[in-house]
Amino acid sequence: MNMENQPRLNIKNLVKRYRRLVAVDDLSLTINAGEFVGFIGPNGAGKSSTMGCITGLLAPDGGSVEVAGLDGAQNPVEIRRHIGFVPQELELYDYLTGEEFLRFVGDIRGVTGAEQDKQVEELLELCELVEARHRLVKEYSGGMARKIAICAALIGPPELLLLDESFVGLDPESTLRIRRHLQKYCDQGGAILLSSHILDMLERICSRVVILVDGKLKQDLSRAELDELIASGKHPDLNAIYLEATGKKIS
Ligand SMILES: Nc1ncnc2c1ncn2[C@@H]1O[C@H](COP(=O)(O)OP(=O)(O)OP(=O)(O)O)[C@@H](O)[C@H]1O
Repeated sequence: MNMENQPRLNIKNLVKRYRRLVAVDDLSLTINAGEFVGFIGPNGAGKSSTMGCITGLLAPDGGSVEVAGLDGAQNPVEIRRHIGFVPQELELYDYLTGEEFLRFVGDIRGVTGAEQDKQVEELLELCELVEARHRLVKEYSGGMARKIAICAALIGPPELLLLDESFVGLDPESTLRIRRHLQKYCDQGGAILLSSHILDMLERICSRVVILVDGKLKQDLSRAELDELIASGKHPDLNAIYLEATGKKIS
């Protein structure tokens, strides 16, 4: 089958355990090109563990992960070239400048020469890091570090973007600019799994919302289903849908 027709992400019956704790419990999820999926759930629901298993940074205890048709167990190194990942806890190359870091990731993804120059320029502008390009990443503020990590994830661009709480600490203007860029990336055939607790933002930007509770898929709502639920008046917004799905209450 042509790789273009493959789902960007295909997880089947994924299980991740930490000793006796089951963090991801028989999770199956498919994401196709063009989808911008909000991944929500309470603290400890298993979102980061799922992303860790997709990237291969964590070893699954069961099930399978495919990215753009590549099986994670059979292609543990190759699969990472197809994923842009911004983890919750950033791990950057502190001894590189912002620009060197982007070029390093470009080289790994096979984006070289004039194309690399063009992408690096565009991404530095997107994140307003042009002036800081020659500063060491370790000297960046928290928000700047997150923005350079987002730039690095976008180089290629890869077939799948995994963003784990990637808007935390970003100023409102950067948030808006990066949001628009991500929507364009999806419109042009990219696919995103974005974990976030900023539900009003997800309600606005996502084409689908997946709710995870105790490692299990609790709800999987398309944009149309989400709009219909909200329009019905039973649930005023995604917050209300989330509270019902997770059984949480705000007194
Ligand atoms: N390295 C680890 N060792 C032991 N338990 C872990 C480890 N990492 C995560 N866990 C546990 O696995 C469960 C899922 O954690 P995970 O970080 O995947 O949740 P999350 O949905 O990303 O949470 P949050 O919204 O707080 O980021 C939690 O109970 C957590 O304590």
